Amino acid sequence: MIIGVPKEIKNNENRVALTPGGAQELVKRGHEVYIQTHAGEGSGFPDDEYVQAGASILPTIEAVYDKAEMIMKVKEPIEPEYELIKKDQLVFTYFHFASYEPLTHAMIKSGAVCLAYETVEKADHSLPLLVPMSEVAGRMAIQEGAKYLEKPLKGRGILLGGVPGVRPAKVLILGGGVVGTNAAKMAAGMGADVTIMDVNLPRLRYLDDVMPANVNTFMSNEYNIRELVPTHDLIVGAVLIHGAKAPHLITRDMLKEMREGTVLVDVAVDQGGCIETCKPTTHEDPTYVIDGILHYCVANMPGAVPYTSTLALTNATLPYAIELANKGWKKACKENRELLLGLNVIKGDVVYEAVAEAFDLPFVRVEEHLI
Ligand SMILES: NC(=O)C1=CN([C@@H]2O[C@H](COP(=O)(O)OP(=O)(O)OC[C@H]3O[C@@H](n4cnc5c(N)ncnc54)[C@H](O)[C@@H]3O)[C@@H](O)[C@H]2O)C=CC1
Ligand SMILES: CC(=O)C(=O)O
Ligand SMILES: [Mg+2]
Repeated sequence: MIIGVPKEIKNNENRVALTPGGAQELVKRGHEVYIQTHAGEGSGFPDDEYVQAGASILPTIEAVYDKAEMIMKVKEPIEPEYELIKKDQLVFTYFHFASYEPLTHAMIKSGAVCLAYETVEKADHSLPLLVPMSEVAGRMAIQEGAKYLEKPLKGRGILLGGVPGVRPAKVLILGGGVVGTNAAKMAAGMGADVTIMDVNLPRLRYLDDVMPANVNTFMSNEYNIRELVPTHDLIVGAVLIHGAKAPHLITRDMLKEMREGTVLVDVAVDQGGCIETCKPTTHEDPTYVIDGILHYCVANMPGAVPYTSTLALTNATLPYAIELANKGWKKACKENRELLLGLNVIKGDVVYEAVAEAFDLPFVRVEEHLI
């Protein structure tokens, strides 16, 4: 198969979808790999390392899209990329369709096959291609949150861990999945007073078992969230309903109950955000203030730490990319249900139910495209 890896063009997105080592694994199996020039530089991989691995370098993004049967990317295509995607081309990347209707319509119009990293799903319901970036974003949520709690950055001016004789900050984490667990570990390690909320009671039991003593768990419902928000300094949004738009757990009116300078980090922004006042921001301009409450809603948090993120992401994606390249998307998806669940849009049809529901679009069963 001919595989193309374009350079990411989203604001401050420094990740790349394939390392030289990954390119070598594909080339070894008889595939052709084309990398856009400088695509890997932000992650520490110059063009010549790809050439040594057996890949070829192309000078422009257009050349990569023109040539490739499978495009491997990191972030969802943004507007200038829509027109580059060809009919029948396989696009393997994050899409987060349910949060952005124009992207959904553009991909329907393209006639491409859109296989979304974030909905590839194992039998135990875990999301193997989201996990590594959720680990990064969960850990970063505390790093960023701690920074924006500083007064010069418009936060409350409270040190996460406190000091002897002064109480630590209080951190509330909505959602105890991968992002939530990683955020809790970091916050707890820094000495904060941490509460994790989730609707999944077995998950809360598990977290209660494995977390240190400065982490407590609490059932997530509107009543309980309202009770906690006025006393917390840093609130992390980390909920997910697979493939769907995130529910609004923090509503606009709750902001008035919070103390000025409270910091909200809505990691779930890529699925629309679980804070009603969340709107996507960039690493260049990551925050805004509403009613005295600081919001941080960067949709590609791991893009800021590409040396870690590119390796973590490609460790997870490569085995699936090899299977897609070896078998073609149809056979690979027929034989591997994890990949099948990644299919969101195929040749003009929405085949992922939560995406169809989000925009009231016709839903077509994926099996109809596998015949
Ligand atoms: N902004 C960014 O750069 C990044 C964003 N993300 C996003 O972070 C979000 C969370 O991802 P993961 O932790 O991997 O998902 P996950 O599936 O591991 O965890 C989500 C948790 O939310 C819980 N949940 C669902 N409804 C809830 C409710 N009403 N109240 C409380 N908890 C609820 C679930 O029970 C589950 O434990 C996703 O939207 C993901 O796409 C992930 C990586 C990077
Ligand atoms: C998952 C995601 O949105 C990211 O890694 O940017
Ligand atoms: Mg994102």
